[in-house]
Amino acid sequence: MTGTAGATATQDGEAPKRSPCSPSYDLTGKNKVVTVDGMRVKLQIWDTAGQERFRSVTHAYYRDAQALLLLYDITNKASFDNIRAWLTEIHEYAQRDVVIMLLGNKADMSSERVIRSEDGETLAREYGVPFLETSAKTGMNVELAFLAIAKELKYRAGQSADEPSFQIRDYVESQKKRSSCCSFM
Ligand SMILES: Nc1nc2c(ncn2[C@@H]2O[C@H](COP(=O)(O)OP(=O)(O)OP(=O)(O)O)[C@@H](O)[C@H]2O)c(=O)[nH]1
Repeated sequence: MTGTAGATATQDGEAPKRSPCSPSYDLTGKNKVVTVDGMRVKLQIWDTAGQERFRSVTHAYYRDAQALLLLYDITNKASFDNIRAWLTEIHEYAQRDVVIMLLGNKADMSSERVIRSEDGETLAREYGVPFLETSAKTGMNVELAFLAIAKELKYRAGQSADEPSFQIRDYVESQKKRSSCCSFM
């Protein structure tokens, strides 16, 4: 999956928001339940699934997303170069306070890597968003990405003066596995 994936969160048990997507397009929706500090948060996840060229369709569904995962492929420079265009689009069409996360996927394919981890980190820093390298094949950092999003959305929903602040970038930095880590290679 490269491009964008969006998520909206509800506390488990609530009806998820209806997707604004036209049913005539093949946008696959999946639910994922993440337990955050004992509370089950249901994420309704939508992948653009190759429909990026239908700009009006992608606008229609990330407009209402509470979180957007921007994915590139570390073995594909064009996918990395596209990220700036996605960020421009998001600034124009997404919710002002949308949670954005940058993911460099296929971290397991180190021999074919063309985008250095530092390049992803630099881009993420420039836009002030958290960054992780992931592998959908090995699962590296995948759960962490969803957990961090769920934690941020839960924190925002229940924000109160006496609650310690949650910083998604700090959380991700403290929890992430590096692609060079022996346990995943
Ligand atoms: N080795 C490896 N292969 C992956 C990884 N993620 C996806 N793939 C493979 O890459 C190919 C493309 O994956 P997709 O999820 O269809 O990629 P996409 O860019 O979203 O393509 P569309 O859905 O058509 O937009 C598939 O063969 C996946 O199995 C990964 O982390 N590691």
